[in-house]
Amino acid sequence: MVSDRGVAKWAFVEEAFQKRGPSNRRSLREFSPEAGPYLRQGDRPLLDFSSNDYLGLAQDPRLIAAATAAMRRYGTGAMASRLVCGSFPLHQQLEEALAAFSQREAALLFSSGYQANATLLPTLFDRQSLVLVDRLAHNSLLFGVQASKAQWRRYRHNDFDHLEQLLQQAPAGVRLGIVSETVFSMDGDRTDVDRLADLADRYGAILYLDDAHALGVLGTEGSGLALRHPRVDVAVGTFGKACGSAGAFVVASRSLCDYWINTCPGLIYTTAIAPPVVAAALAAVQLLPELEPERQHLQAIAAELRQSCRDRGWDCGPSETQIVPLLVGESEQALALAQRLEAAGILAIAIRPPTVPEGTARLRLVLRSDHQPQHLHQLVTVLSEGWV
Ligand SMILES: Cc1ncc(COP(=O)(O)O)c(C=O)c1O
Repeated sequence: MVSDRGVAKWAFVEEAFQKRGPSNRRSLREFSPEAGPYLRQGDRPLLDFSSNDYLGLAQDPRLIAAATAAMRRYGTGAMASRLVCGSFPLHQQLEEALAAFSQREAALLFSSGYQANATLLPTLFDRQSLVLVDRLAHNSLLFGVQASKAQWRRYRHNDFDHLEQLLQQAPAGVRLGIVSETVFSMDGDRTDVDRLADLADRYGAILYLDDAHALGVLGTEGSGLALRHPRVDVAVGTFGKACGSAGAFVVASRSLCDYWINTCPGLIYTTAIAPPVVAAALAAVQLLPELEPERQHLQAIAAELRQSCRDRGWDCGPSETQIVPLLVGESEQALALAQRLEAAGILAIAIRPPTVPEGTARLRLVLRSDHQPQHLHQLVTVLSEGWV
């Protein structure tokens, strides 16, 4: 409907769809978890190569028991912001466990990784800052940097020479930041945290790293690549991936955490995480050190998948972790391949622009510690038949 002012109120919605084109239009589908590495869609079990449940903890009886006990004790909701009356002993206990696990002075919980990045970064940078962000950093990091109103530039992915050039060009007196993921969510490669820390030290930059896809999977006791790194100023972890729960946290100095309790809107103006979710996350963090065999299996099976793909001439990009992209090119091709896999009982979701750069649509194959060689065989066999 067009108003008297000649404005079609909702035209922008249709325009957005048109701009995106049919092959990049998204819709929601429903899945439910099954035993083992399977998800159910309707009445069909699908072999899961798409969730981020790297260690299979989302269905773990120990997490379920912890969540159930917390729900009995504290109820289903935290009822208020942490700063009002929503801070329970359980939240405190998880923060203490996270600080100890990360060998840091302090930790703070957030409702999600997106919320943490989107609201922490604007407390660190302002108009007088210059923030350098890896070209492939997660949308939440970019969102936070943009919300800070800082000047920002993207450095070429993992290109530390380019990053240094940009640091050298920074005007005198600005506050500098370096922002990256440690394991890149869509490519499965890692950054070199030592190199970033060297540059941050040399140029006096704040180093902010998102360890979402490394936590639980890489590093000593599954502590990721940034959380325990003594020269990373601010490290974020999430519970929605290897920790089988939901929510996120930041680790840093005590004084920074105190600063955020007073300044970070994503902590102040939001209801605290629900007790069952906190308890599941706590159980996961307590379990992580003993999951070394699962981590080793995960890396071994990921290496096996990469090898099988590369032997067949398929492009897995720079993957070196449990995330193995299969680069296909155009969205239509990626969708067609995902559909073919699904028809054969395998779930491998196509990831398309704008989530990934144009021309790099892919299947993001995600390994889990309960995948066995026969699952890889099944995947590779169907891919061999379906991909010319
Ligand atoms: C690197 C990275 N950071 C943050 C997030 C967001 O975390 P959450 O799902 O807890 O909002 C994601 C994806 O979910 C991610 O891949």
